[in-house]
Amino acid sequence: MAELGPEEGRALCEALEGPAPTSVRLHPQRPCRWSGAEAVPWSPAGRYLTERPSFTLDPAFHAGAYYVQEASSQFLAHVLAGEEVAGKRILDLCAAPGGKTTLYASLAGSDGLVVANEVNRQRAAVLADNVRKWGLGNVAVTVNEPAQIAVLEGWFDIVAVDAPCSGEGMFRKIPEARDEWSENNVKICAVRQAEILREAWKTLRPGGLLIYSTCTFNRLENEGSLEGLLAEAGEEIVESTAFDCPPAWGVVCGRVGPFRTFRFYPHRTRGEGFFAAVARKVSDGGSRVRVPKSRRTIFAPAGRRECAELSRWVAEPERMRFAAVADVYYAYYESQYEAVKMLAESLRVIASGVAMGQIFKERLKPDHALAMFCGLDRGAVPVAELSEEEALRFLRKQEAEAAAFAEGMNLVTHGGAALGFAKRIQNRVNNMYPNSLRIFNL
Ligand SMILES: C[S@@+](CC[C@H](N)C(=O)[O-])C[C@H]1O[C@@H](n2cnc3c(N)ncnc32)[C@H](O)[C@@H]1O
Repeated sequence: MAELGPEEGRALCEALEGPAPTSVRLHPQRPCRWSGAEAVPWSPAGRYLTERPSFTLDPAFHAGAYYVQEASSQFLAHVLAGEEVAGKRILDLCAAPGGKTTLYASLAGSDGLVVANEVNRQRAAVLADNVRKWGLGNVAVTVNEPAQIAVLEGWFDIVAVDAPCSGEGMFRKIPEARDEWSENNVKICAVRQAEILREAWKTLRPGGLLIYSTCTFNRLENEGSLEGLLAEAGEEIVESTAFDCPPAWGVVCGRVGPFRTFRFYPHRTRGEGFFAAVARKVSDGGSRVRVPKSRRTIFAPAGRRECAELSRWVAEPERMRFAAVADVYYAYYESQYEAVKMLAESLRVIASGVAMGQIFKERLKPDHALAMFCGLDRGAVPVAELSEEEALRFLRKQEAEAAAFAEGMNLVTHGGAALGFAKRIQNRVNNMYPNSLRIFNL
């Protein structure tokens, strides 16, 4: 706070006592009723909402039409605006619950690959749910320590470290963050950040981009962590391509050696506290690409008959490769198939590509992920379009009127947006929405 001076320090404290703005980031391929809402200036898909609705009771939320994401952290969309991101390999090293992962997946496109890593298993499961809902099929979710990921030496074009931090920037949105704050915790976080950054740096290819971010204000965890990396790898770190940051946005721009830094204070910008820094790995020299030798084979290529059945369900089968892992079939975009196979053989991958489902008697029993996949062929099964009330009953896994469904498998939609699958057998409807996602008591 000392850097701000007494007057601005007071303004910051006042802002932290006020209401937090509500914002979302729209899905790149799905319609959303908020597309006309006020834009977040630094995020093309970002929108401010005038009030905070009950997202749980909004079928569009469950259909992945948008991601509820705090506005300042959407600034990474601006950091990447001048960068070639489509088709690139991106590491999101501290990824759960997936706010930034879903942004990177939107930018990487179907020829790109996002490796979304999270050390905490429970948080990784939530990350995998959010990735599945986003439905782009270009993300692999791993549960590894940063040092284990660092075996992928020089493999990524972009490496993002959204580091665990003391959370000072979240004091308004998450009041409990105030109770957890202590000077000692700041120091612990700084040590951890230095370790994570050191491992992250190894995975970046020469010429690749490093993005470091936190949701805290203090120097030690921000500039301090960058200085730590500079002390170890300074000669390999150079400035990234310049981009504008208009003064009207209220972002405090700075530098730490070759790093450009950006600080968001809630009294200056419309969002929570946030810090981001960006720099590049020098393109001549640095690390070479080295990946581990495969220890075991997990992927079994799908047979001809299985491929024929699986192809029926996707809009662009010619761009996809199908493989079985145990008894579940998966679809991958061709361009990243070998990369994901290598990851699955070297790291702890809990989700990747599109889980298609199991095949019984040459018929696919579709997985929920296929309903959420943007590349689903909508002609594969009949569509049961439900009213809002029926859609909420479906999401709660309450009984449904059979008349709304065709006999056999149905894709369940509301307003054209897919929510899941349901199978009608005469007068009975088998709701295939995952139990773990079911909404309760509202
Ligand atoms: C700020 S959060 C990430 C938020 C996420 N990037 C998003 O935008 O939704 C930091 C994450 O780092 C994880 N983490 C904690 N300790 C870690 C460590 N030692 N190495 C890597 N990640 C760690 C936490 O579990 C947490 O999920």
